[in-house]
Amino acid sequence: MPSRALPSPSPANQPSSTTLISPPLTLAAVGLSLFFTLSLCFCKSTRKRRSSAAVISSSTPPQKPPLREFTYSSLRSATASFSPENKLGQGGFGSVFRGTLPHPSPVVAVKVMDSGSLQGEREFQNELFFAGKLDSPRVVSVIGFSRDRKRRRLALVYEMMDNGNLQDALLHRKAPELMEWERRFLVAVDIAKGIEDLHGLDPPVIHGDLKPSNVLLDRGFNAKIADFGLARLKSDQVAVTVGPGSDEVTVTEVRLGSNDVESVVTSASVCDESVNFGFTDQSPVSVCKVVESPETLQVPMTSPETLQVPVTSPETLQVTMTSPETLEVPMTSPETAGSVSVSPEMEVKRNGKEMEDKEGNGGGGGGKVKDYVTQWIGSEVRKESEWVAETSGAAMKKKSRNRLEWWLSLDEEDKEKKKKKSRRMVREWWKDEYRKELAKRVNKKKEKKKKKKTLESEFHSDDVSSSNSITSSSIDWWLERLSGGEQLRARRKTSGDSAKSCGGVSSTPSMRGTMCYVAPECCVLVSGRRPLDVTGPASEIIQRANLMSWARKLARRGRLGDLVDEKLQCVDQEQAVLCIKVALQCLQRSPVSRPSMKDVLGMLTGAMSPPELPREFSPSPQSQFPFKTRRKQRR
Ligand SMILES: Nc1ncnc2c1ncn2[C@@H]1O[C@H](COP(=O)(O)OP(=O)(O)OP(=O)(O)O)[C@@H](O)[C@H]1O
Repeated sequence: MPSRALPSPSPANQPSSTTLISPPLTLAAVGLSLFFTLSLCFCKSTRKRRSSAAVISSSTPPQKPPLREFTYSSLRSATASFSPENKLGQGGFGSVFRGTLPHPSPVVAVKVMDSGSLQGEREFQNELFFAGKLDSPRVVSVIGFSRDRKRRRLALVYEMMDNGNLQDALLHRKAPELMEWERRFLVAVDIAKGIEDLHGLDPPVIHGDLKPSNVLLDRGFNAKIADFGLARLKSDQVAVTVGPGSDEVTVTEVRLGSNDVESVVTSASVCDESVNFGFTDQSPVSVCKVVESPETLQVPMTSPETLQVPVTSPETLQVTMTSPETLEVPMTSPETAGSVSVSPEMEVKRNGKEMEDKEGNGGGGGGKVKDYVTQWIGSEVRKESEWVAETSGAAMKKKSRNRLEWWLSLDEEDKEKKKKKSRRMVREWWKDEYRKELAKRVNKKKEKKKKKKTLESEFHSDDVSSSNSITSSSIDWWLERLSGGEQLRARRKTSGDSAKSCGGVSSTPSMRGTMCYVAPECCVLVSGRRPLDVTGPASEIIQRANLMSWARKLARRGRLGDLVDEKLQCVDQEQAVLCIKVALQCLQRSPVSRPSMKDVLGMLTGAMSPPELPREFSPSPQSQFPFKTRRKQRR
């Protein structure tokens, strides 16, 4: 009798074993396995979906809460009618007040732009533009804005930074919290991170006005970068257009050497024509970025003696000035001409800031130049369209007919008198303008020379003898520049402004573009001194007045540690010297030798090896004389 085969553990025997399992069990097993396979597939697919969603969400920028528009009266009541007790500070183009709003952001800082200031308006638009672009924890965020067309008032609402600006905290208030080295070092790192964030954007954002008073400290003394009124997008050639009449801000980037024109629409959907206060149909931002250099705006001015103006009668005198772009500024009489900002060239030159803006952005269409000039001349002059309408066809004919009739109605004596009077007036007016222009040019030249001399002697002076040559007048000049004295005086004259809080006066217009403006922040932080400081014993003033010169001298003597603020507690000498070295790296004369912000951050945080002292600051700089090299070679 054949014995019953035992089920073997080997897989080969499994088929025989399955034959022993009943059909319902088989069905259940198949169902179970199917269920597992399906659920496995489902899990995999959802995981895939989730990861792709993560990729998408990481590639799309995080959504910023939209900017809020406040009514001017709500801001007025939030700041107790902009009361002086609520004043936090005074900037170049407006005052900043503490405000209390209803939920969700109860305490805010409200910056009210000076009314009627074109530059203030431009900064307002720039701030709004960048507010839509920037979303960094190291940038002071803009909560909203207000624009009151009737009162010509613009205001920006920022998050409140309880500990004010770094300059006040370091130099005036001497915040005890910043007397600890660790906190001060963290401020330096915060600033570097903030700038790195800006430079890391695409296209990179250039702040253009970085200084201790534009670094604000929150309740926990975390530093954030503020004031983007002068900020720019970096690219080969950029035109930023805040479209009037549209609610979008368009950035048109034109890459040099290619025909590509990229248009990016940002999320700052806040600007419309009402922001422009009826200056022109071009926003100041767009205009300043695309017009040609001021040199191309030169209006040919002939001397008054040789000036030929066709005169019919003083009432109907028309002076037509022709710029290379055929700019035409209509004037009805010499009296009006006197009151109008006549020559676009003069008006452009009046404000160095505008010139700088334009210089930085060459190229552009000729048509825009006309807009730019019209904008500058502003509401004083009728719009081009009106002018065209008035001067066209029937209107012109009617005008000249009236004029002719009036002229014919005069008797000969009257005619002669009127002619003489008008000639005299025109001649005088032109003489006056000519003299003014000449004087302006001479003054400008003088100032340029003086500035160059002072900069050379003070900034490049490395040995004691040359530093002794810092005269009191040059120090005065520096102080004047640093404190923005000229601007302040001018502002006081016009608006009767009070001085800025804690003695800090906006230094932007005077400091921008000067050598000292490169990157003294790190040295200011470590030393607790202003870039130019004439306090302390007289013997030290000459040595230490110019922080950068002093740092340079100390570096050459190998005594950088002397620069560290004596009042600082628990100083990590190594870290302090590292900060100074990084600052000196940033202050090298050649821009290409200066490190990128990424490198600066790397050096400060230890992610990169610490920097060497730049050659120009080394204790024994190599001689530049060829004969010495030859002598060395012979030896
Ligand atoms: N969000 C804020 N929180 C607290 N204080 C602020 C805030 N914004 C500005 N301030 C204070 O108001 C002052 C003036 O600021 P503002 O940005 O108008 O001028 P500035 O940067 O000093 O000068 P400029 O306009 O010439 O750059 C600042 O120095 C700061 O003390």
